[in-house]
Amino acid sequence: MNESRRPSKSAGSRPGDRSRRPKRPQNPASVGAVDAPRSVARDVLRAVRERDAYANLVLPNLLRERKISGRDAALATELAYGACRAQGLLDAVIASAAGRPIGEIDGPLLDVLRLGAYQLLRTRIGAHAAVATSVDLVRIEAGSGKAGFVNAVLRRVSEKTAEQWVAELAPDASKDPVGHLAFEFAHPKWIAQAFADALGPKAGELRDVLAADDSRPVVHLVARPGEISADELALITGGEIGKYSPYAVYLDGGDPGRLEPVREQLAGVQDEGSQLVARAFTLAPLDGADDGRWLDLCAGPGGKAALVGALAGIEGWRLDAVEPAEHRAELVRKTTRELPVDVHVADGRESGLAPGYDRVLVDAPCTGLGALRRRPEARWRRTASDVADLVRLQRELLEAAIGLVRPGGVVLYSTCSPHLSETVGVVADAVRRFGVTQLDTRELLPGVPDLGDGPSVQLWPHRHGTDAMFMAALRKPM
Ligand SMILES: C[S@@+](CC[C@H](N)C(=O)[O-])C[C@H]1O[C@@H](n2cnc3c(N)ncnc32)[C@H](O)[C@@H]1O
Repeated sequence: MNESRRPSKSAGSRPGDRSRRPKRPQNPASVGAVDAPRSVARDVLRAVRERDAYANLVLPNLLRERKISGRDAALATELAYGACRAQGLLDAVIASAAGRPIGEIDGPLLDVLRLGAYQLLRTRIGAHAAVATSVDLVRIEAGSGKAGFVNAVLRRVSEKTAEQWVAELAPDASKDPVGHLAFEFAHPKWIAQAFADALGPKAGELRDVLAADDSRPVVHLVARPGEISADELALITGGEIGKYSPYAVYLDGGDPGRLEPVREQLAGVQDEGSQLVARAFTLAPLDGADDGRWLDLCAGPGGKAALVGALAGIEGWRLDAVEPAEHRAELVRKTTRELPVDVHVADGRESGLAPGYDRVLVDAPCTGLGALRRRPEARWRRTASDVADLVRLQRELLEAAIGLVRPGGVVLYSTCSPHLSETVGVVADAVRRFGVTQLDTRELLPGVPDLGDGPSVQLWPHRHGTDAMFMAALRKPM
């Protein structure tokens, strides 16, 4: 197909749409300057594909290096993260349009095809701009032949709307409703099934969860207690006060790392669900007095340790924080600088710490299925076979925590995954094996609606606007 032919369809324009700019020169050296946002997005997709990079670590560095800000940075972010999130759906459409399996398409071309298909199917960027800019990216790097292939495939993609592609390629909704929704909202089916299982009788909400999980998340800030209030933080940042955590502020966009309260560690970036976990940990009723011996057994990178440490500091107490990975322990040290937190580099299963803690937090390593909104590429990396090993580790960590807490003390077990094996399965095992009592965890989240039948709590993005955090408070018998 002749690469100079352009699709005529135009789906309107939006900020960042380059379709009305003069035709760019074809000098390779100038591409960064001409279409910087798309080349950044392409480079993020490439880093994710080639070296298993995390998109949310690569992108900010590229934006800084290439001095891209404002609307261009917003466009690069939307394209890079969006194409990562939607990868499964985009690949099915690209394979159909190309008439060959994805595995037979060169990696660098696939990156650009994903970027182009994302613009065509999931943004209001005009088809002409989406295709032309993709073709340019390939022509400059790989020559006209390959650019012609990309042009042909994207033109075919542009011939149907996203809804039409879903109708054509998704599993039949009447025979496989979960598979259909998973395809439509670009989730692997096993993850959609895990959400449906966790919703249980409310599985009818699956469409809403997947839709919420598939959209751009609001940035949540935490106002560090004793340093700044949520009111003050909202005033300084122009954000909105959070609904449920007394420390939460919502931001609509921008780079929170540039905000002064964040740079000065008066505030941090933390999902409101995680804030609620940290708060529930401090609120759980003990049998007997609280002497302020608190432990965070899985602390890295330190988000909850910072909030708990700030609350402990107000009472004059200290927090021990355990993390086995040295580089993550270093992050905990940085995040909790100037707070009464002692960091220990150790495996939580054999920490060597003396038992007798009043409270132990086990914010366990998990599949992270509840935080996929904030980790764009994660849903396509995780596999169902990851679950069993993680569950084993979670059980062992919970067992160690129960060994470290004093009789009458509380262990708060949490995951950023709603997968039943990682949540109620691990808790039921501990109740059976160690005789701990489950407290009604809903009471530790005052003012938060829709918490189900208890005693554990499962938060959801579509209900609470938070990550799908799970938590269960367990008291050790006296
Ligand atoms: C879900 S993250 C914790 C997040 C953290 N609480 C926060 O709010 O920032 C789980 C952490 O557990 C750590 N981890 C993995 N294996 C561990 C083990 N055997 N003992 C203790 N921590 C472990 C991981 O390195 C990771 O930093």
